[in-house]
Amino acid sequence: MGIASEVFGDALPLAERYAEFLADAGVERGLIGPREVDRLWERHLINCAVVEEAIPEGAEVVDIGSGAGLPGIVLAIVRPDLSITLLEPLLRRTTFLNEVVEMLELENVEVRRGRAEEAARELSVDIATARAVAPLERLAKWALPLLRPGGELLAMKGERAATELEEAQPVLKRFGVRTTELLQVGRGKVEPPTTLVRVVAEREPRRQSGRGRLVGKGDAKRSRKRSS
Ligand SMILES: C[S@@+](CC[C@H](N)C(=O)[O-])C[C@H]1O[C@@H](n2cnc3c(N)ncnc32)[C@H](O)[C@@H]1O
Repeated sequence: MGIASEVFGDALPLAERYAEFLADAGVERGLIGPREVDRLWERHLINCAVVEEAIPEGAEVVDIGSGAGLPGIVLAIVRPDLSITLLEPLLRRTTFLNEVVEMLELENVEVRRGRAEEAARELSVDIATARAVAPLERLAKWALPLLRPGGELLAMKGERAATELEEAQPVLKRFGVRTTELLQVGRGKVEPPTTLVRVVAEREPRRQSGRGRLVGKGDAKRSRKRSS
């Protein structure tokens, strides 16, 4: 438990209660496999907590496809300065998430039931996180519209990170993305370190012609005017 107390610090008791709830209700309700219980800390809690290394102070974060709260709940525990929205379409899972938020009295978390591809009108955040939700190509399509200009998608990916980044190039190009990076967080805390694909949303969406053109707010107003 040495690394866990190093990673969670004063928040370790909260992380322990969350781990117990995952091992108990999480397994019972099929949100986490029974075989995961023995490796909850290393493979889930610590692996997710170290993502905080890549998140700036006070950021607004959406965790896409949060499931049982990974990495969103863990980030909320380890970084009370963050405001975190857990975005999850399945009622069974949002119910679980709401119970966790209440049990741990997390004041920096909002649970929202919905699909990422339908959330762009309601959400505009600094950071989008996701673990085990969709290939980067699809994830980028969902996440980029949820980000403020200059915001970042931090996708937790394993060995296929570089391949997924390569495969996502056409989509990233369509969104005018110029900055991407593979980074490792949690060195010396978790083995192997957690691999993140970082995708930065452009400050000014570049206008594109033809199919898939990005429409800025001004464009939407103009086209509404034209049709009235
Ligand atoms: C394999 S689980 C991973 C859950 C959690 N992130 C983790 O690592 O344990 C994938 C999650 O993505 C959610 N999901 C699927 N499609 C989604 C979408 N379009 N928008 C947001 N979440 C979605 C699912 O309901 C599910 O909870």
